[in-house]
Amino acid sequence: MLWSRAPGAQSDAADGRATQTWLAGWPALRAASGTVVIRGAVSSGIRSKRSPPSGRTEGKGTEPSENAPDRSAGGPGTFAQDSADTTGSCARQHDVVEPGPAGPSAHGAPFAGALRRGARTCGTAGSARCGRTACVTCHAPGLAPGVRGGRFGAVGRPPKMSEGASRRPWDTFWRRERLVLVVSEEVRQALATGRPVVALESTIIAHGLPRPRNLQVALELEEAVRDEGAVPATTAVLDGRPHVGLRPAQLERIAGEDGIRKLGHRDLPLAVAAGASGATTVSATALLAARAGVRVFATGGLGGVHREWTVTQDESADLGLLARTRITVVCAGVKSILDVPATLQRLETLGVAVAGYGTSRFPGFYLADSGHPVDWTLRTPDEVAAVMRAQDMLAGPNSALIVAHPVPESEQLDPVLHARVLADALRECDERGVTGQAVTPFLLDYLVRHTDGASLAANLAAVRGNVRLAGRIAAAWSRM
Ligand SMILES: O=c1[nH]cc([C@@H]2O[C@H](COP(=O)(O)O)[C@@H](O)[C@H]2O)c(=O)[nH]1
Ligand SMILES: [Mn+2]
Repeated sequence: MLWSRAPGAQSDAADGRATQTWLAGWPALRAASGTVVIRGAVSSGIRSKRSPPSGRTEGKGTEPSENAPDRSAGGPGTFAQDSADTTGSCARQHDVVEPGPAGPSAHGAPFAGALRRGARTCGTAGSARCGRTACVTCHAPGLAPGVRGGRFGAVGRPPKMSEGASRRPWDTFWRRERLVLVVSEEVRQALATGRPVVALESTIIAHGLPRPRNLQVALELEEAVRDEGAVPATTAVLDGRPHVGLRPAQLERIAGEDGIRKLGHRDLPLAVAAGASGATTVSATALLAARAGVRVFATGGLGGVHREWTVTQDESADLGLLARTRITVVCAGVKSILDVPATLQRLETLGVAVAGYGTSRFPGFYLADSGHPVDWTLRTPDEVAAVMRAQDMLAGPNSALIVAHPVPESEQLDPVLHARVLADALRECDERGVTGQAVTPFLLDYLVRHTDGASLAANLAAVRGNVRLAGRIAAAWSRM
């Protein structure tokens, strides 16, 4: 069984170095046909349970620019080597990998190059005030500035895989540099020029809203971000390739295709290796967005601690990921189907900053007020941006900032109806034995069906408001 990766291979053929952008750090071969064959993963038989057979050639031949490394912007997977004007720009010194001859090198490596340490000034525009820039080369989460490249221990060809311990430096090199992320042209341009970008998740589209309304909503949310002068970056995995920024046809796939999985961050490597397609939850979106250099993210309601946690231990992976990802999430609190006070407690334990936006009450997703207070209130996008800057300046753990933005009271779900239908939904969920990833979509769907769509209206009102606010926060951040 071979897995073909035709879209990537197309651009690989056009530019030997383009392969760097998204081939993961595993042994890869490029067949003469231009098809990328993944070894190792193939023999291990990783397959997606629900996704259609891989090899689908979505956007075939139309994406070379998305796959090509952005050498001018310090984009993902870049070995940026242009001599950018560094005035008012990031002055960090990067290692440079000089590309070898185009085409695959020995040992299946798609590229052989030589490392020159500190040979290039970053030069990303607007990055002079480091710590709040879109420069992923300098500021990829999890990488201390300047660390990039510091672990390289070898120059020259990658050693043979059989060379055991001596291959480690190149191993590290591969893992670090072969990012699998596909950042859309529009998003990359925006990041490179310091324009505001808002990440949007796709689980709400694929699994949180009924069809065909979901596609309409996906497009509408992107439009709302644009109305605020920001660029939307909807995130999803298509045929094993994580995307930050989707074209309309790709959004359509997420909204309408059968077999689109729900991917938390732990599922990403599995989906990538299996060539699967899936919608990203808050945790997976936050991870990918941050990797791409996107700092602001909007969703409906976060996942959290489920009721009956003592029995099921069901706590969304959103919380743990937000504890170690530097991103600002605008949300209407956590979904009210959850144990809200337990979730707030968990966020405190994990050290995730939470602030109400224009309110001292923690919002309740469908409801403007969950019945629980928040310790901090922010009132303007500039105030939010100031907190983001303070986070960076303090240089504590790479945790998120949750901006809890309530649905307007006039658009919330009737609290009495909410309480009644939610109780029924939880009972039904229990009786049917729904567990794991299926719980949240089940409950959301139950509420839509048993409130005559009123929960959907409240959900949409909340998401819309969040997306708009996120656009304004991203704009304030880009002015910082
Ligand atoms: O308005 C919504 N917000 C958020 C979600 C999704 O629900 C996920 C949580 O799922 P779980 O509880 O299985 O972690 C969130 O990460 C998010 O993707 C949704 O469907 N609808
Ligand atoms: Mn769960």
